Amino acid sequence: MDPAATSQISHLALDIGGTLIKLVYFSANGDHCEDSRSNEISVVHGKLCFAKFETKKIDDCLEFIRFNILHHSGVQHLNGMAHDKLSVKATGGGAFKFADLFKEKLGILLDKEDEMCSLVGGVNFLLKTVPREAFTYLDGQKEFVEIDHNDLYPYLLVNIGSGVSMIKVDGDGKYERISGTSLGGGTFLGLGKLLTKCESFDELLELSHHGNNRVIDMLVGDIYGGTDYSKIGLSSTAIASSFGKAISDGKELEDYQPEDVARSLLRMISNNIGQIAYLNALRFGLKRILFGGFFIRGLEYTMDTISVAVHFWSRGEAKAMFLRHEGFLGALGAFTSYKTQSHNDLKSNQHTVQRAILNCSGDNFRHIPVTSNLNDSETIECSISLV
Ligand SMILES: Nc1ncnc2c1ncn2[C@@H]1O[C@H](COP(=O)(O)OP(=O)(O)OP(=O)(O)O)[C@@H](O)[C@H]1O
Ligand SMILES: CC(C)(CO)[C@@H](O)C(=O)NCCC(=O)O
Repeated sequence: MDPAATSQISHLALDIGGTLIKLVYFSANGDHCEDSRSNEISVVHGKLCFAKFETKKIDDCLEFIRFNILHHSGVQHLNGMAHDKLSVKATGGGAFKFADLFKEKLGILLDKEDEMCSLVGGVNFLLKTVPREAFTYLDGQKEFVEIDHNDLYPYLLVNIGSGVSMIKVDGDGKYERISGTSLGGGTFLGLGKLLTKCESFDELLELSHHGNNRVIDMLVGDIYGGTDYSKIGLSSTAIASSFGKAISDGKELEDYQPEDVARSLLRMISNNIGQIAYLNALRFGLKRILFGGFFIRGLEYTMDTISVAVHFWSRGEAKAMFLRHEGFLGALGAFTSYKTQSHNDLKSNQHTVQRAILNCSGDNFRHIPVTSNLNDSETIECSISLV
């Protein structure tokens, strides 16, 4: 990004997770018009931009923010102790853990938003405002789902980050975290690094592309002499025991191809999450399960495995859905929370006009449709209104 263009940037929001830091900010494209219906509101056109960093490399993130002068895109606090400090919306555990670091290094306060609330806010924002955001993926077929705004709830949100949170969503701001599992994206990457010696998530994914899980997983057919166990609905190719062949193969870890190990691992984690998600959907009679979090990364094999698990266990009753901006749900939720502050709490910063209020969705604000840029899943074209 050209730092010279940063005068157009506003509303930085952060989601600082156990593995990744996600950033969302609004970048105005220079068009600025007065709203014909009110001379107090002007509408700024631009796009939402996204960036991510590894949490362990938080210094790179701080440098990115400093270099692009994003930290000046928050809002100024004029109340009491926070006098004259800029604050930026932040969610995730790191909003607590790194608050002092942001204050010390960038001179900004992190205005903390609850992590679950932000995830839900992010999904609702995407579903309500960005066309062709949600899709199903089964048997290699991707199908966009247009969700009727009047028929959005309830749904189960399964956020697969380092760990996994499962949240029943009943409305705007109406939700309950009903379950979770520590076997998530962090488990896949952590075990993957130990078992394959890979250096990164991308490398682990690349390995998994070329692997065959049947080399290590014990299949029903391995136990049943090549036949299905049809009486209980298990085909011979179903996995009876993930990594089960390693028990009796007489092999050491080095004797397995890292590709096959990576594939088994990806399958095991995705299957398990799909199954737990289904069981929780069943508990509450939820038919729609939305999967988010950076673990998914739009990867076909992951989505297919999750979809098959949900389809298999629910006998086709429940549907797994995915989101194009799956990794930025929390950050988007924190971003949209700028709008819920009262006008008086927000003061101008040097880059935007006075008292910015986001106008992407929400009951108290006029709705301006967002047109997503379909050629580039990273940015979302949108408008915000400044009052
Ligand atoms: N470039 C990457 N580097 C590291 N992990 C990645 C990367 N891309 C995808 N992942 C996967 O995404 C997971 C992190 O997802 P996400 O950012 O949604 O969670 P988080 O916010 O860091 O975790 P938590 O919410 O549990 O604190 C990692 O554990 C890993 O499985
Ligand atoms: C602890 C959080 C919420 C942090 O994002 C996440 O990593 C998680 O949901 N872990 C799973 C914890 C559990 O429910 O077992």
